[in-house]
Amino acid sequence: MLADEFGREVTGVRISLTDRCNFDCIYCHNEGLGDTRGPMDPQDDEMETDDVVRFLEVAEEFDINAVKFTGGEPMLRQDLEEIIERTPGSMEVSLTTNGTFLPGRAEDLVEAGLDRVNVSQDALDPEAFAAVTKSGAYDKVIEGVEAALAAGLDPVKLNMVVFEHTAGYVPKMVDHVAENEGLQLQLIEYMPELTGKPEWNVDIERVHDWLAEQADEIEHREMHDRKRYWISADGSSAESASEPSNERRGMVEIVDPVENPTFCANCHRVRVTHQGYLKGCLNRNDDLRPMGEMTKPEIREAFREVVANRVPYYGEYMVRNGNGEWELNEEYIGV
Ligand SMILES: Nc1nc2c(ncn2[C@@H]2O[C@H](COP(=O)(O)OP(=O)(O)OP(=O)(O)O)[C@@H](O)[C@H]2O)c(=O)[nH]1
Ligand SMILES: C[S@@+](CC[C@H](N)C(=O)[O-])C[C@H]1O[C@@H](n2cnc3c(N)ncnc32)[C@H](O)[C@@H]1O
Ligand code: SF4
Ligand code: SF4
Repeated sequence: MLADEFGREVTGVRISLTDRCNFDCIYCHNEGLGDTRGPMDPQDDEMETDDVVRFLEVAEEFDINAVKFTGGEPMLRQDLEEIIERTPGSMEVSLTTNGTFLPGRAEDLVEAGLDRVNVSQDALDPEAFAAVTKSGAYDKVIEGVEAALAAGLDPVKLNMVVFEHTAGYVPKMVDHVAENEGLQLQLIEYMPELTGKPEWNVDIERVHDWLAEQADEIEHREMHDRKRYWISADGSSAESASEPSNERRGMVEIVDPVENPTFCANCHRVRVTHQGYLKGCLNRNDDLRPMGEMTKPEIREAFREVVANRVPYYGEYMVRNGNGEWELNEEYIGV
């Protein structure tokens, strides 16, 4: 297993399969290079099926035990089932999707080897959902979540970005997952630097505080040191829950990477963009290794180099200047 000089072992890979999408979410960063969102038709800059598989076979040699497929909308790739089928069996396979294409395909994905799915669902009513996703199809997403549960995927995590447009819906979403078997909620801190709209920001600490009041148990997940709050469906809080109850409980996890050195210190994944560029950090594009026509030995070498150059983004790569603003730490410029 490879580790960087900060002692962070790399155990997972996160692969963007396309930057195309059928939605147009107002906050979207698209996980690619910049914000160029392509049309729906297949694009020739995307990795071929064989490229993805070749990379995964090399990753397996380095004991990578988990792969996350994302995008853009990864289910626009018609070869997703084949990619999953050809993913080394030692890896946990998960998918992050807007859910619209799960009806009719969820079972095939499970059969191919999909272990887990996260579905983006920012609200519980069609109007609020449309305000965020613009071209989004609310009914299809709800059907998609149901199709995932019916196909045996458990848990199905609902992803909700917490920002001005959605913050008011958090309590309703928390009740929703507490009441419904198989669902979990992932509240994602809004990343304003990716949209240029800092005015939409919501202080994620207030959400932590509110959840801590509701929760009857709080855990820390190893990945990114994320906090997980367990909340009873009956709404009982830590103070009122004097005895363990048999009520259903929902799990709410907070993903709060922004300006969070603890999150980066527990980051164990490298990334691959849809064009097949290997990189060590979501927020850095100065360490890109285009894998394009690389042979396996070349990919091995690129993998080693990217891991060796990994730097926790918040806290090391980015530092506060005298005015309290984040800027590049000169020590790391050019790594
Ligand atoms: N900055 C940063 N953001 C991340 C990282 N990993 C995930 N995120 C963000 O977290 C959000 C949720 O990611 P998902 O793809 O649903 O999955 P995940 O939470 O990473 O993984 P699981 O919980 O294991 O399914 C997305 O908005 C990602 O951009 C990371 O390493 N760094
Ligand atoms: C880019 S999408 C790709 C996968 C798929 N299309 C989906 O929406 O789930 C992955 C995740 O990034 C989140 N995301 C996009 N832009 C964001 C932003 N500005 N701040 C925080 N999270 C964001 C989305 O909500 C989604 O959960
Ligand atoms: S569905 Fe995902 S990729 Fe598409 S616009 Fe929304 S967040 Fe971005
Ligand atoms: S910002 Fe970079 S280093 Fe920090 S958690 Fe995300 S990918 Fe890892």
